[in-house]
Amino acid sequence: MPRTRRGTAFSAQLQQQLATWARRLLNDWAVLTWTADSARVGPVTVTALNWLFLIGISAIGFLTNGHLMWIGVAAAAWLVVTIVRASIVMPRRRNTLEAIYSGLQKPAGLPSGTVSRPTTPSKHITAIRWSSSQSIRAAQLSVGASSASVGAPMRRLIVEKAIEQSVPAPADMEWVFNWTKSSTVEFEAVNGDDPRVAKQLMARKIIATLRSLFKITDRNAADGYALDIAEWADETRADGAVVPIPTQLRFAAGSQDLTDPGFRDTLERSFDRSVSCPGEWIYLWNKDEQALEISRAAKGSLEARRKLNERKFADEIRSAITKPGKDPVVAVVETWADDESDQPATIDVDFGTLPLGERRLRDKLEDSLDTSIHTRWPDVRLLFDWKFEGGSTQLAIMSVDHNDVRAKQKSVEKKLRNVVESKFGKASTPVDCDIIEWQEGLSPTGEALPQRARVNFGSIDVNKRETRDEFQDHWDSLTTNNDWAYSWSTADGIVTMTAVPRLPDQLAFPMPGTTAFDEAIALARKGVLRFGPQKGGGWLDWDLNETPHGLVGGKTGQGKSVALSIVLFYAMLLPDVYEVIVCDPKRTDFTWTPEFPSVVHFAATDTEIVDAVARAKRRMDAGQTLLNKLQVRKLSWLREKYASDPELEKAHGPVPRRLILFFDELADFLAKGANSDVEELKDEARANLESIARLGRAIEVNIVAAAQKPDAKIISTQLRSQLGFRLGVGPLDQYESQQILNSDHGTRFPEEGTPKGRSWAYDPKNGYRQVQVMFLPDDSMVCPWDASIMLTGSKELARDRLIELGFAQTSITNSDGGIEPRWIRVENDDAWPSIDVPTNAEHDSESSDTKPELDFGAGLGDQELNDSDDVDPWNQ
Ligand SMILES: Nc1ncnc2c1ncn2[C@@H]1O[C@H](COP(=O)(O)OP(=O)(O)OP(=O)(O)O)[C@@H](O)[C@H]1O
Repeated sequence: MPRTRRGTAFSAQLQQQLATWARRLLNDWAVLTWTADSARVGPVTVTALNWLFLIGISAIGFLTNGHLMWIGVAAAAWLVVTIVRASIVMPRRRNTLEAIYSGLQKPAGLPSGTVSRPTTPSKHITAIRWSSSQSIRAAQLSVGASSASVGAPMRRLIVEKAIEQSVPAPADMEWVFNWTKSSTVEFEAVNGDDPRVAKQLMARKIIATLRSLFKITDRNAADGYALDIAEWADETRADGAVVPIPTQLRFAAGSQDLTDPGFRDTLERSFDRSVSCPGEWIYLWNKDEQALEISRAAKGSLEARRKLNERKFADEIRSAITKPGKDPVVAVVETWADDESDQPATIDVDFGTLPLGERRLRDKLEDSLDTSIHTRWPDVRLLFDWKFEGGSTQLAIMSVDHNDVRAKQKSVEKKLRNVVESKFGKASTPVDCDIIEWQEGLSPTGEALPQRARVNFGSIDVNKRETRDEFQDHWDSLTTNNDWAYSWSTADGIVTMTAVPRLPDQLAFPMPGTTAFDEAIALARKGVLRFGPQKGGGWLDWDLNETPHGLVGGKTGQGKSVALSIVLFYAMLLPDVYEVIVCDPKRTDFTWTPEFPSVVHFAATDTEIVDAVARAKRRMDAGQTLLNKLQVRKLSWLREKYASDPELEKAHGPVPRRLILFFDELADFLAKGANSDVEELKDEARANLESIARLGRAIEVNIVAAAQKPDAKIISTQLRSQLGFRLGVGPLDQYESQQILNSDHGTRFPEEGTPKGRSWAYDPKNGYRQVQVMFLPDDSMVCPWDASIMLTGSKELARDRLIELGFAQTSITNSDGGIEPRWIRVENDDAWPSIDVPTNAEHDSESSDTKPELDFGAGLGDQELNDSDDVDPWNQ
């Protein structure tokens, strides 16, 4: 019967449902009553009370054994209460769980249920501790296994946030999470002041910071990133609260490139800003393990100070750059001064592609770093080593003590560079100054001494001699320990200076037997007069072949006579090469000269001098005639011609010797006097002098004039302009310097302290040069600056030489009745044409010491002298 069958089916279904309901109720009752009723009565949970009740009632039953009915009633009542309680609480809990599950399903990657396969939240949310009928105190969530990234350390925050939202924490409590495995998180509600809450907050901040700095997204969160905070320490905040702050943490950095210093620097700075802490974060980039290890150093600790100094240094470098480039500037302290120091010893700076080739930019940067290091460590200096390779700019900085020789070198280089730049550099054209090499040792004042330096003038034109001269003068004044030899490359605008020994304050003329002596005499034989060493190295030589006439001037007592004596000395020593006509209007310094055969004429009075000049002019004319006759332009060429054709010499006579018209106090003679007759004669002499000055070079007639003040009004322009060689002896005033040197060079010597014999020389070819004229006294004497040395006078040296040449000394009585020595040739050798030495009778009664004019045949040819001497070191 269908009705009955349907009824049966219904009742069967009902029974089944009832049975399920009863089972569930029983299960709920058992679970809640005996394990999970966390509601409290006073301090005790209901579950505990139930157990107590069970134990209590069993004990009473056992002990009383007679009140069974009362016990049964109490047990039944308790049973009813607990069953009712279970039937209310447990479904509520199930609902809560359902709600939580659906909230967590997505973020925690939990399976979503279907009608046929409903979800079982209790499988995923386990170990639940309920705080009341429907509020959870603690539980454990197993996240979905389907997606590995769900529980990835850098993504856990999402799950935690979802739990916080889906599972309301009991009032005034916070969730703390504990990931026991990457798929399981335990969460527990704790009071807000529980230290775990603060730790969790801190950890989340660090994670958030690292996520943003490493650009970690939910998508790549599982790519090997992980944070492990290994150690915490409690710190008291300014407001008195004690908070836990990590002291050690380790961050596994996935596949991030940890070698990029720019990235590291940016990260460190950002982390410092985002995650503040007492003390300093110290970063250790463990490239081998792809990890960033961060530890916390206490405020003021060595590590913290080092970090701050490094940072400060880097900041200073950055702020010193006017135009930053696209790459970050990274400064890393490679080493520290010592184990205990926070003073950087070596710092590597990477400017990336920032172009800092321009000296000024680098100087500015160096200066600002110097200043800042000096403020902090006054005794420390920085050395900079720039490298420009492959388009990138690197700088290695080293800090050294201010006494370190490199520090001293640097300060000298800087000083020189600044001085040169400020004097010669213009805004648009920087002048570069580099020290290429240093001398060993320091100056007496402890300064480093450059050996070689180079200045690049950039676009400044150094073709003008005055510009170069000005620079040299300036550079010379910057250093006192040595002098400088200048090598100019004017086309490139570069000068290289090499340190040379200082010009000595005095130097005796070398003695015979020395190479220096032989060299000087050999030069004199060629018409080159050596005065002494010149500043910057080498010798100051007056080449009469280049610059035939000259003027020597200077204040009295500074060494003018000594300089002139040197000229005379060469002539005395080489009677075969030189003839001298001496004009000495003052009759002071050169009255001794007629003794020597080279001096063919000595004149003192105006008329004598007029004659002497006329004689020189005649000599020149005769020479000119000879040249004309033989169709050559110079005596030197005539010598060559004779050498190739000796017959010519026999026909025309020997080549005349070089004639020096030696004129002391030229201005005194030329100055106009009152006697008109004499003035007429002097006019003739003036004309002759000008003529010799103009034409003397080819015929080797040279004027060597001296004057204290060669006034331009007295010495005619024609004559002056031909006196090409100038020697200004000693300090001069502006006027004297202009008259003697045509420049202010003479004024550059200080009035006090200039050594005797120190002079400026000028010739058109070499410009201005400073020289220390060698000291050669006329008579032998004790060396003025070294009493242990005896200096042989020029007269004695010349006499010895004459004896060697076969001359003998005799004497004459001069016009004043005095006895004067003279020299005559004693040998009567054909190879030595006779030299007529004037006898007393021949001597001009007026006083002029004129020796008869000799035709050229009377001269001593080079050849003859060579033949006569066995060994003659001067014949070269
Ligand atoms: N080249 C020199 N080196 C060292 N000392 C020198 C030199 N020249 C001169 N003296 C010293 O200076 C003194 C004066 O020198 P000198 O007689 O040459 O000067 P002067 O300028 O010619 O003076 P005056 O015009 O009065 O003759 C010399 O006696 C000597 O002691």
